[in-house]
Amino acid sequence: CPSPKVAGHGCFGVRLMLDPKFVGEAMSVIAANTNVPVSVKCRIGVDDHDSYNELCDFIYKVSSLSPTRHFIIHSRKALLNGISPADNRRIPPLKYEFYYALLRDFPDLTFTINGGINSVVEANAALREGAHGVMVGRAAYHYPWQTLGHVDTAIYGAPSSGITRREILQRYQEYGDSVLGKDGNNRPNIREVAKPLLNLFYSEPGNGLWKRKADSAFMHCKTMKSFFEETLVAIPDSVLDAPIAGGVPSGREDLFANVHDFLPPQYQAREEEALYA
Ligand SMILES: Cc1cc2nc3c(=O)[nH]c(=O)nc-3n(C[C@H](O)[C@H](O)[C@H](O)COP(=O)(O)O)c2cc1C
Repeated sequence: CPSPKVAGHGCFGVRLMLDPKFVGEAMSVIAANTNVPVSVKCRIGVDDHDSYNELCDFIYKVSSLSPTRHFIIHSRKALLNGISPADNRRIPPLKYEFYYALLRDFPDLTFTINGGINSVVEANAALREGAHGVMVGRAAYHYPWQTLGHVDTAIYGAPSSGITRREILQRYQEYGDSVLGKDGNNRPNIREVAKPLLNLFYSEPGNGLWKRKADSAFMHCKTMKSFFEETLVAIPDSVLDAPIAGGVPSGREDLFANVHDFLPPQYQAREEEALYA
């Protein structure tokens, strides 16, 4: 995270990439205190520490010092010069060739690609070039129905489930009501539990009214059931009961075209780095 609130404090967020030894040691402690596999999400560099070799040194040290075997690579560097977090997700250019070079140079590790991948078409394009996995951030959040609705069929080859948003919300209601207030002090609250749903009707009739109703329902609703009773009247039945549209949405099929022609030179761990092995 490049946010000044986080990285600005000097020892959190993306600034940690400048101290791979510390990250390796921290990951070691984290891994020793959990039963699940641990992973690191990082950028490809920070400010002018943006060479492919420096990225490799980071991966090499962290994976040598800790059991971390999985890295999620947001394939642009971060700028710590005070630009907003949103600009930091837009301005530094994406360098997918660094990601694909990591697959070549660290064959024993797992890498998930992230950054600027906006549809299942583009996720499949990344997988075709050899990506181990794909993380989609903003597209999934801003257009969940359009982006995620096609994942099972287009990525995993499952038959279309024909599920509707009404059915999804019924299941979400059960889940939401089972977690509300569980952490104590009324947390998570309705707003926190319902937030991931707010873009579910993006570009559909009733979307604006549903969001306004949601804003006012956050003030007093105590259950997801009452939240939905109060807000879903904004959405026509034809929208609530429509299954995901058949065709896969468009995307840039050629997003990773020729990426393998532009890979940086192979990584050679320097002697100093080799000490970590
Ligand atoms: C509102 C928002 C909050 C985010 N918070 C985090 C976070 O806490 N940790 C993290 O690693 N990335 C965070 N990200 C970054 C995303 O995980 C992702 O790396 C980034 O958006 C690029 O992927 P995309 O182009 O698919 O969105 C956040 C992104 C957004 C838009």
